[in-house]
Amino acid sequence: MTDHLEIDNLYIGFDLSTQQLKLSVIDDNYKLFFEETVHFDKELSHYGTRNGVVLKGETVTCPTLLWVESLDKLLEKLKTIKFPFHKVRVISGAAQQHGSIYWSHNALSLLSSLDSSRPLVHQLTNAFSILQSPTWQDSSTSEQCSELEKLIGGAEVLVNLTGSKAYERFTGNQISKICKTDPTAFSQTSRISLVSSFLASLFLGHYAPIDISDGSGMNLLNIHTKRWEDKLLDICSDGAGSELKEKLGEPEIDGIKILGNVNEYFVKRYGFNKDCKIIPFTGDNPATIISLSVKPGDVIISLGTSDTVLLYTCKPLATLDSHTLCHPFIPNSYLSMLCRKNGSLTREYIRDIYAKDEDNELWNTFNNILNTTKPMKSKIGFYFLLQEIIPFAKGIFRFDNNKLVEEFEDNPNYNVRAIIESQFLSMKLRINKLLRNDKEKIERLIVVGGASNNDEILKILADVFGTKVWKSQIEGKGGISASMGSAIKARLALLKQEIKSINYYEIEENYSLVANPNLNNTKIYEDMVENYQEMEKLVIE
Ligand SMILES: Nc1ncnc2c1ncn2[C@@H]1O[C@H](COP(=O)(O)OP(=O)(O)O)[C@@H](O)[C@H]1O
Ligand SMILES: O=C(CO)[C@@H](O)[C@H](O)COP(=O)(O)O
Repeated sequence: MTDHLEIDNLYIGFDLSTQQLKLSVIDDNYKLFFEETVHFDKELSHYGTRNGVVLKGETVTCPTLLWVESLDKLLEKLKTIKFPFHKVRVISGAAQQHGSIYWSHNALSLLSSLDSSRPLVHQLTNAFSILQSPTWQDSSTSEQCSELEKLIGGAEVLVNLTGSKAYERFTGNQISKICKTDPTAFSQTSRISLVSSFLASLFLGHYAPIDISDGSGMNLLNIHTKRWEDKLLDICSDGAGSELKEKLGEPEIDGIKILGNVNEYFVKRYGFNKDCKIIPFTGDNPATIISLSVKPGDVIISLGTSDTVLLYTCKPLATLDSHTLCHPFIPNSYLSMLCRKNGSLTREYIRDIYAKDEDNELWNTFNNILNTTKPMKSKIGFYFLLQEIIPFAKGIFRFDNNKLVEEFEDNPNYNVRAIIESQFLSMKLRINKLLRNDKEKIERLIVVGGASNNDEILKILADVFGTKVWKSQIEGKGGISASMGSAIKARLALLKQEIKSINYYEIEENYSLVANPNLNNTKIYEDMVENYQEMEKLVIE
C-alpha cells in the first residue's frame, strides 16, 4: 500500500469473477492506490470448487456462501494491513455475468441486523433459498432456451427485444429451470439477484437493484424500454410473471446513482465512514468497457476465464451470434459482445498436456513452442473442453489437410499454436459481422485479462487480425480491468453528485503498444479463414 497521508478520498471497485474476488482502489485522479485478491480454490478450498465452480455434467454452480466468505476474507486482509477504510467515499463493483442468487424470506432481516463482531458468512447461512448459485458456465438449460424462443416467436424476435437469442447461461432460462424443477425453492425466494447486485446488497444491507447493463444478460430485459418484458417474465416463470417481477425488483437505469450509505456493519467492523456511498454494481464486461473509456472503432479483447470481445456502439446491432448490452450509464449507448467459454481454462488444459513447466504460472514451455513454430495452413484445431457458446459444440477436433485426425502425429506440440490460432480466428470471423459496413474498421485492438500478460499469445493475436495490439496502463499486470472500471464508476458517481456533470472521456489513459503484426503471417491466416469455416461446419455437424 502506498503512503496515504496526502490522499483524502479513495474509491473501491470489486470484481467477483469466476476464480477470485478482486479489489482495486483508486484516488481522486483515477490512480491505482491498492489492489488485493482472494483466490477461491486456493484460499477457500473447504468449499471444494475447481477453478471457482462445482461441475456436475452441464450444471455449473458456485456455493453462494463461498462468495460471502470471500468478502469477509478480503476485508480482513485489508484490516490486517491497516487499510484506511475511513477514506473510502464510494464503493462499486462488478461481477461475472448471468449468475443468480436466491435470497430467502428472512434475508432482509438478517442483512439489516448484522452483528459486527462476527463474520458475514456465519450470519447469512439462512439467507438463501438455494445454496448453489447457477453460474455463467452452466449449459443445462437447452430445453428452456428452445421453449423461450418458440413461445416468443423465434430467435430473431428475442434478439430484437433483449439483444440476444436464448442462451443457456442467461438468467431467465436458469430461473425457468428452477421454476420447473424446484417450485418450492422458487416460492421460498424473496428476491433474485445477479452476482453483481448480490454483492452490492451485502454492502447496502438491503436489496440492491439489478443495473440495466448486467440485466441485459438475462433474456428478460427489453433493451429499448429498459424494463422487464412481461411476456418473457411469464414464460420464464411458468405463468407467474408478476411474482417474478417482484422478485427481480425494478432495474436501475442509472449506473452511477447513489443507492445509499454503507451498512452499519462495515462501519463498526472495519471502520468505513458512515457516509460512504454505495452505487449499483454491474457486469464484469461492462465494467471493463468503462475502465478503458473506449470509443466507436475500439475493439477490446478480454482474455480472462472467458474470452470476450467487446465493442462500444451507439446503435444496438442484433445478431444471432452476439449479445447487445445497454451501457451502464451513458444513455442510448450499447456494447456488442461475443463470449467464449473455452478461454484461459482450456489454454491451461492444453498447456498441461503439451507444455508442462515446473512453475506452470510462468507459461515458459508454452511460449517457447509458440515462439519456435510457424503458422501452418494445413493444421487446424478446435478445443471445446466446456460446451462452447458459439459455435454450440463440445470436444476436441484436429484437422490435418482437411482430414479429421486423433493427433497432429508429426508434431503433437503443434496443439499449443493451434489452440491460440483457432481462438483468434473464431473471434475475427465474428467481429467482422459486427462491423456495420465496409467503411467501419477496427481502429484499435485493446487487450485486457490475465492472459494479456503473455506476449507470445499477443503476437499471434496481432498476426491473425493484421493489426497493432495495445494495452492500457490501467490494466497493470493484467486481470484488473473490471475492478478498475468499477472504481472509476465510483469516482464518477461522486463527481456527478458534487458537480452535477461528468466528462468520462477526460480520464487520461496511457496505452502501450504490445504487439505488431507480422504481415506474412497475416496473409497465411487470411488464406486459412475459408477452410477454418468449413472445418468448423464439420465440427458442428
Ligand atoms: N502469462 C500468462 N499466459 C497465459 N495465460 C495467463 C497468464 N497469466 C495468467 N493467465 C490466465 O489468466 C487467467 C485469469 O485471468 P483473469 O482475467 O484474472 O480471470 P477472471 O477475471 O475470470 O478471474 C488464468 O486462468 C490464467 O490461465
Ligand atoms: O458469460 C460471460 C459474458 O457473457 C462471461 O464473460 C462472464 O461474465 C465471466 O467472466 P470472467 O470471470 O471470465 O471475467
